Amino acid sequence: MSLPRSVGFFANYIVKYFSKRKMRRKDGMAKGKKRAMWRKLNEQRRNVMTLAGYTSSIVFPSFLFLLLGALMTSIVPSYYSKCIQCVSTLTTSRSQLLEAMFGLGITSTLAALFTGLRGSLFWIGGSRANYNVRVKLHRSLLLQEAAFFDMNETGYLLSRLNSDVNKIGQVISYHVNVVFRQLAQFMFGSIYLFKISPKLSMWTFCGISLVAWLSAIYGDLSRLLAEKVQDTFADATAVAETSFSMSETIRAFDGATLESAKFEGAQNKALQMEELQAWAYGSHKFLSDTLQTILQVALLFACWNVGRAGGLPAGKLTTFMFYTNFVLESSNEVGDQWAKIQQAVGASSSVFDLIKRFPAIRDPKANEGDSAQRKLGNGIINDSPILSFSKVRVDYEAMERPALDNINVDIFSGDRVALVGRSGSGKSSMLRCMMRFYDPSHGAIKLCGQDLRRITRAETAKQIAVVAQEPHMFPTTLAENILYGVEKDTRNAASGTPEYSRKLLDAVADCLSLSGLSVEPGNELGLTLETRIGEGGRSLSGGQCQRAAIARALIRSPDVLLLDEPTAALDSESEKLVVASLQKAMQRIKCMVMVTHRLGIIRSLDINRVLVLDKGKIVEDGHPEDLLIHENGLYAALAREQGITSRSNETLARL
Ligand SMILES: Nc1ncnc2c1ncn2[C@@H]1O[C@H](COP(=O)(O)OP(=O)(O)OP(=O)(O)O)[C@@H](O)[C@H]1O
Repeated sequence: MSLPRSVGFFANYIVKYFSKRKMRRKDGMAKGKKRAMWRKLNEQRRNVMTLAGYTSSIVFPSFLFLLLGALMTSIVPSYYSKCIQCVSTLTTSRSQLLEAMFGLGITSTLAALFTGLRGSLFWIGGSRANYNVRVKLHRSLLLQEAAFFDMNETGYLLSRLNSDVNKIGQVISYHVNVVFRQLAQFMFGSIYLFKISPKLSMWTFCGISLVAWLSAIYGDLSRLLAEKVQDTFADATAVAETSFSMSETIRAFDGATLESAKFEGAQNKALQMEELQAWAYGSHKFLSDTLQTILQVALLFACWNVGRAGGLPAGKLTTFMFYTNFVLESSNEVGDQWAKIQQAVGASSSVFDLIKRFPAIRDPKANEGDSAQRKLGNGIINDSPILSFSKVRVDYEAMERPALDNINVDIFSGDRVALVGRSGSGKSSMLRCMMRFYDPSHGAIKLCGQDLRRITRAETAKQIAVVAQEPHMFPTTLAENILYGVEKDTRNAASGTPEYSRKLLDAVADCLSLSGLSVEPGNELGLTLETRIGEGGRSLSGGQCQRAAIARALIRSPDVLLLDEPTAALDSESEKLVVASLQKAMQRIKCMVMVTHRLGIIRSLDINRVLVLDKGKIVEDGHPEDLLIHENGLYAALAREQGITSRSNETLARL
């Protein structure tokens, strides 16, 4: 955008801002809004104290040195003017001059000492607040339910975690520090002014209120603009994050130009808002500086008048002018920093909201959880189901019809279940509900007789393990990946890396060998437990990654193994290897539930039960060979589409 257009855009924005402000006043909303603003500020103060851990141990010394520093700084001009008077009037004695210079030296040195201490303490306070807020926000985000991540893009959340949190620390270490310092200086300076001449001081404060009014308007405008800037930045970061995470697809479809244009569009919105901020700052600076100059000139004139009338001696008038400048500078700085605090309030409110957000899916309260765990720990009674769905209905916010509707099913020890159905029938939703990524809107899902909502996430993760279609691996060693979430033996204090016992490492090697990934010396792939498998497990092939994921599931000795299309992304050779490792794995677990489109795997894995889903309902439930006989059934139809027929038909065909 050219500069004249940028100015035009700003002028247009200002006209709109003032007309909205006028309307708000007419509607009598301004007062309510102001009250709301103070409430918000107060709430932010509480948030900073509690969530950012800005505690009295750091607040008290910071403000003590701030007050002492401001007091000393406000005494300096009186000694300074005394020195000037001594130097300019030749009648003063040497001792009077030395006394004034000594006073100036002492107050200036103390002011510098307290200012330094204040600066360091506010800086430390700001850094600690950043640290606390960032850690709490990260933890709170990780605890949110799956649906939260459906609605909030990763880039948006990263922007909150980085740039918004930075603003909070900056406010404490700099803006709050400056505002309070200047306020204190303003108060001490005002006392001096009133002491010298109450009448002239009244005139001075009339002028200052005008400057303060201007600053208040600028503060309000800044806050509105800052909220918009933060939102536009969060959107731009979300676009960038998506473009990085989809980089391969973008390259494959030659979408770099398109993605770059999207990012530029999002950045452009942010830039427009920033330019508005810049023009608003410039206009405010011009108006308030001009007003101050007019005020100073008017005061000089008033002082001249008072002096001519013999009201005040020349020395006092000089000191009065020094303090007028001092007070004016402080009030100006308060206005500037107040606007910045308002900006930060806008930016930080969403951060605190996110920290305080209660996840819709969370662990039960301690007493409920305990009882659930006790019962789970008792083990499974033979004829009771391990997993049971009763009248389960699942609704997604973005969907009009339920994804799962009135699901009633019990899964027992020894069951090897395949969930099949056409695309969108609800198979993955059933699996996700078993892991409690989503809660049913009606009905209940029980694990060993306990409602999943009454079992902690830690307990569920011990009982249920999952192997995803494309398992994600962390950029760490193979052993760390397999033992992820399993209790670590110790952590090396210096490097922070986990140190495992021989027993645990042997168990890992055993699970890996069972899943067909040997780490024995001289193995074909040259794998060891210490091999770093790179970001997303990139140094392993799809099949090897899948086998590592099976080992990761097995190390927990779960009761239930959930598989989400475990061979969908594999070639036939890798599929055979994964099927072989799953066969072995299933000997170690009580029951297995697998989502699959490929019906061939049902025979290779000796699946003994198939649940067929259609539009969120279970329409068939039985042994796969029995279902194949019902030629009009959905399962038989799906099997026919894949060239699979019932065993009896195959025998007949051979005869
Ligand atoms: N997070 C979500 N938000 C909104 N709707 C969703 C979400 N996940 C799934 N759905 C919708 O719920 C329905 C069931 O989806 P689900 O993924 O469970 O089906 P599926 O049988 O596993 O499909 P596929 O075989 O294609 O993976 C679909 O209509 C889908 O669009």
